Amino acid sequence: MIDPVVQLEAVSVRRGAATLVDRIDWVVEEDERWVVLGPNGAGKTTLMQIVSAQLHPSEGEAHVLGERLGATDVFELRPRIGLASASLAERIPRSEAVRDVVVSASYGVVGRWREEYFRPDHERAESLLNELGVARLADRTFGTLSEGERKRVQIARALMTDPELLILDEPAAGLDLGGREDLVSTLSVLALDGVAPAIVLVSHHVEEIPPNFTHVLMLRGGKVVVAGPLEHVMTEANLSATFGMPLVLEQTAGRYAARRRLRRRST
Ligand SMILES: Nc1ncnc2c1ncn2[C@@H]1O[C@H](COP(=O)(O)OP(=O)(O)OP(=O)(O)O)[C@@H](O)[C@H]1O
Repeated sequence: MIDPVVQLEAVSVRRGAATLVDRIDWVVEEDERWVVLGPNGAGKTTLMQIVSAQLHPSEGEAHVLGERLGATDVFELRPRIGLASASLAERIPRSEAVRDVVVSASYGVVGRWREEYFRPDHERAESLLNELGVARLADRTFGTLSEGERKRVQIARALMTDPELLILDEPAAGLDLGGREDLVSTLSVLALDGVAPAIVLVSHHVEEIPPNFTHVLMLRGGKVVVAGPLEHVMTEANLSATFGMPLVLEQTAGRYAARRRLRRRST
């Protein structure tokens, strides 16, 4: 039997008196594409730090790609995980050429550290930039790109090592409507790709859920509100409980939209 990609059992993260992540159970299988939804401060980024092997749980057991955190060499595990997040993006030097931002992932570094990379690495970087629709930017510096272009380059970088798990922490943050829609359709195509890794996408907005994603984990106050297949658990009641207000949820052509439920005025 194949190990799940992620298997968390009663995982908690505590900092002093604060509980950031509270007894989370979660299983992600190889062919699944998950969205992690929740309001600000719900614990989404903390949870992603665990599943990207950047952070050990304070309590509970976390297995990622069959390895138990705390009992494995994270430096061997991390290259098997593709991560795109705001904190990683901040560490990319603005003067770095786009092709090097992508290619340096295969060496597990941010920022160029060799004069020469190998040709197959460059070929892979170019083909990923092409797949993400930004091949024309390969010779530009990262600092000159728009926010949407940077997001695409980061996803190409996250895919560079051919990871077994791809984690995208708020990839649509800061994008305009066109940029968001472009990204949603790119991720929707990636979700259907039979050789793509398991994907976990963090978001605050149901509008950002790409068609063809399969599962959702809803978080609030560090706890799981609900987790399961989108078609079963993506309900008004679950979403309202997650965001702490009555919401109306609509679904059209594989896309979701949500807004506050207005109270009827009594006459
Ligand atoms: N070192 C710390 N000590 C105490 N609380 C912390 C610490 N680090 C983070 N927190 C708190 O933990 C909670 C979860 O943070 P986290 O960044 O995981 O949430 P998030 O769901 O990603 O939020 P956002 O959507 O705003 O990015 C927040 O309330 C945050 O203030």
